[in-house]
Amino acid sequence: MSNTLPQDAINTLEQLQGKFPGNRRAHAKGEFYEAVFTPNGKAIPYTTAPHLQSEPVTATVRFSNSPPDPTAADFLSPAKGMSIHFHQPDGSTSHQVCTTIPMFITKDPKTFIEMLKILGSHKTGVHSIDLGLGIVQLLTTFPEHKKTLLALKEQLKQPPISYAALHYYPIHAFYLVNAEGKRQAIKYEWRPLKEKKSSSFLSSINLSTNYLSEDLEKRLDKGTVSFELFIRLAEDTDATDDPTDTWPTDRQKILIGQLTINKKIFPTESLLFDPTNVGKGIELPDDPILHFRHESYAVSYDRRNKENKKTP
Ligand code: HEM
Repeated sequence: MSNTLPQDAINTLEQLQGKFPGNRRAHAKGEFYEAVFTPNGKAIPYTTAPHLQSEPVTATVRFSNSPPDPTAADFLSPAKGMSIHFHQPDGSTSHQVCTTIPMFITKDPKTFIEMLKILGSHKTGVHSIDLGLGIVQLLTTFPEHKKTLLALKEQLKQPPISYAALHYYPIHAFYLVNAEGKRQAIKYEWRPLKEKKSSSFLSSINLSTNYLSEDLEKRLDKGTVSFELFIRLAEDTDATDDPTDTWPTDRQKILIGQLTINKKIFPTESLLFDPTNVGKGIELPDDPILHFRHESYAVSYDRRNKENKKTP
């Protein structure tokens, strides 16, 4: 029997907030930037991945809002995205697709679709969902996911000050594989280089619809925006197949490089950021959500490319 779950997920996303031809079925609103990733050599004992050695590589970065509506106001969406193509010397790319919430709401694709349907039943208008009420019902239906749902609710409270001030997480575990073939499970974390310890949130009053991209443009007019990349090393007891599990906070953390964003760009071809496209020196865990993302993103990519309006 063929697997229709990815189609089901995309149909549900389309029903949830309307269909926006030519756009991504999630994280539709976003802009692209040219960047350089400079590894510091600290990942070499763990991986042969070319972009994690000691030579800088160029990167294409996309910051995004999570809704499928490409016109949604920046201050309304709960999670922000940062997606990266690392350009390898051989012409291939290694991808990372991150959000600002460190864990996912379920480890099971079917449950994810059920959750989407519950959120969809709390529409307050054609293109607007009452996420607050939706989350209350999710908490009642899936009490085992309380921690993540409360983290999501927390993010809904106040809009962030800037894309440049947020932490980003690819969420899933990955295996780094070194020159001897030894595998080490890790999770990545991105941290803003110049992190302000003071309040990092704003009130939505007086914020423009596109204030996050406008803010980034202003910062890039004056200079660059940088993030540090860390890996956290798993211990034997840490699950590699469960994106709801963030692992204990005392895991060894290593700074492995820095991403510097230089300027906004306008790609002319349609780009796909696929979290399973990791390239040489990195392997995938047996994580059902991660593999389901690969299939679902392909369905979304196919649909948006077949539609009239093409977006990068
Ligand atoms: C069942 C799980 C998930 C489904 C079905 C799903 C679905 C989608 C879809 C359909 C897209 C648009 C793909 C395209 O047309 O290129 C997308 C994009 C995105 N998703 Fe997910 N997603 C899931 C989980 C996650 C998780 C766990 C994260 C957090 C790391 C995440 C972060 C993102 C980001 C950042 C984008 C924007 C990618 C870009 O910049 O092009 N998603 N998602």
